[in-house]
Parts: sequence; structure tokens; C-alpha cells
Amino acid sequence: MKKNIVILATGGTIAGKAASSTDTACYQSALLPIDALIAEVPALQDIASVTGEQLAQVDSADMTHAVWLALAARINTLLASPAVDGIVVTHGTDTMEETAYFLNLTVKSAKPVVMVGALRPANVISTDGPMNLYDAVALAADDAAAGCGVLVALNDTINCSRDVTKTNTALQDAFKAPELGYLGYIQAGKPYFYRRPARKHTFAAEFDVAGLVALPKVEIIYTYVGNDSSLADAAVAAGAKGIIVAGVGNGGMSAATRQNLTDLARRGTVVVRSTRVSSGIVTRNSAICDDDCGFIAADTLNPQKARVLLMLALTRTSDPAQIQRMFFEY
Ligand SMILES: NC(=O)C[C@H](N)C(=O)O
Repeated sequence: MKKNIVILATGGTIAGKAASSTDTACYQSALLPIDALIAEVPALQDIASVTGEQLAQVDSADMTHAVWLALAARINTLLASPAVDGIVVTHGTDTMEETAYFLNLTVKSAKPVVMVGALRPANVISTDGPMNLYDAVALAADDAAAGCGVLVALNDTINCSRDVTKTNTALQDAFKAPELGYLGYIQAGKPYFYRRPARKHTFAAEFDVAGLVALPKVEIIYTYVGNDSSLADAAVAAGAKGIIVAGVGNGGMSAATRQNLTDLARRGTVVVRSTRVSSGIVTRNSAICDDDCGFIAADTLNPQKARVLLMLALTRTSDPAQIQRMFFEY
């Protein structure tokens, strides 16, 4: 029996159109409706019973927390039904990793959820959208994808939403988990898994966004030579409950920044140390003594993903010890 897969569309380049068949740079994203994308790939119906819903139509730079909450709610409703076996979410690639990690922590089901996009708009030579969509549906319809949390399928690869990041502005192999690697490949409509996500996700996660209308405000500050962290003060004055530091190396920062953020942490702002380096762990009590400063170490989460986890953590608690536990678990 064919699996029932629902595609929730949100826009991005996979739904984009260029003025010419060779313009892969200056084109309009988020134009084509999901029914048109499905109609472009008749082979989808050979591997699953596929239906589409248009949940948003935006370039992913314009993705919002409101759409995230609507997506989580819709996916949870659909997957609670025995009539739905898996979900594919089409999305722009620029912020896909953030949406994927948010859903990885808020979807309450072991059924497959696969995010997909494209690096080239739909009407240019060698567009990657149709094959990516086919791969994503094949993955969502495969039992091996169950219990893996939210997956990201692009360029014939299967990626863990926690670890994957966009590593190139334009190439079709932009999505990678630096050093940690792919979970597997998809070839000729068949997924091949070689490893599974190790961290807690979806049905095992403690976050419940049902009924939420907004997420706590968390800002990211970048560290560089001459940085004085005054942007962190501005963020807190504007209502930020948490600050992510994109630190140097193992979450390092200048002595002045450390002192300023320690003062903010003592007054109740939750401060998380991530890194501007593209891979590796920010280890607790490494470049900075978190115990002394009241900080939290982000482990291997990049700044934008650390922000997603901190926003969700702040819906449950503002206790740094509890939040540090979450950064080691998720
Ligand atoms: N390749 C893409 O999808 C990029 C696009 N700007 C987006 O993120 O919506």
C-alpha cells in the first residue's frame, strides 16, 4: 500500500522563477504554488499518495515565528491522524536549518518529517528542485526515516536537522553537517541510512508550543577584534531574555565582554556561549569559566540553532542549570 504523504509548502527557491533559463542568481523566490510543484514531478505518485497544502509563500529570510508555530501545529494535527504517514516541508534554504531544528524539538510524532528546498529556481537549466522533492517524498515514505526526528533532504543526501547547516551560498551541495557528516544518501528513490541522530528530539522532547502565540526574545551577538558587547545591552533593553554569543574559538570573548555579560547574567539574562567557528564543541568551563560567570555552553550548536533551543528552553525555565542540561540533551 502506498504511503500518504502531505507536502506543506512555505516558499523559497524551490518555488522560485527566473527571468531567463540561465539566471541562477537574480530571480524571484516563493512564486509557484505547491500544486504546480507537485504537477512538475508525476513520478511522485508512483512512490506515494501525495497531497499539498500551501502554508506560507515566503523567501526564507522572511520566515517568522508565527509560521513556525503554525507549521508545528499543522504537522502535529496531521501526524496524529492514521490517514497520514509522513510530512514533507518545502522551504527556502537560507533559514531552513533553523526551521528544521525548531520542528525537530516541537513535533510530537515518530513519523517521518522531511524538509526540502532547492538552490536553483524552478525554471532554470538543471534545476535541482524536482529531484530534491522526489527524494524528500521517497524519504518521508520510508520506514527507516521514522524515529529520526526532522530530516533535511537535498542533493541526494539525508541530514540530521540538529547538525546540518548551509555551507555555501549557491552550490547544490550546500547542505552539510561539518565533520559530523550525512546520515545517508538517497539514490533512485531509495534512502540508504548509515547512522541515526544521537540526541533527543520530537516525541522525546519536553517542549510544547501548542497554544503559544510568540516565542521569548533571544538575540545573537557576534565576537570580533574590538567588540565591546554594547549590542547585548541594547538587546536586553529591547526585551531580550537571552543572548547567544557567537564567540571566538571554544566560545571565547574579550575580558570586557565577559564582564559585561556576567553582569547581565547576574541580573537574569540567560547567556549562551556558541562559536563563530564552523565545527567543534563549545565545552563547558573552557575558554570561559561558565560556573563563575553564570553562562551556558552551546555544545556543537551553531549560534542560530543555539538561539532556537534557548527560545524553547525559556518557555519552560530560566534556570541556567536546567538550560545547560537541555544543551547537552538536544
Ligand atoms: N535557495 C533558496 O531557497 C534561497 C532563498 N533565498 C530562500 O531561502 O528562500
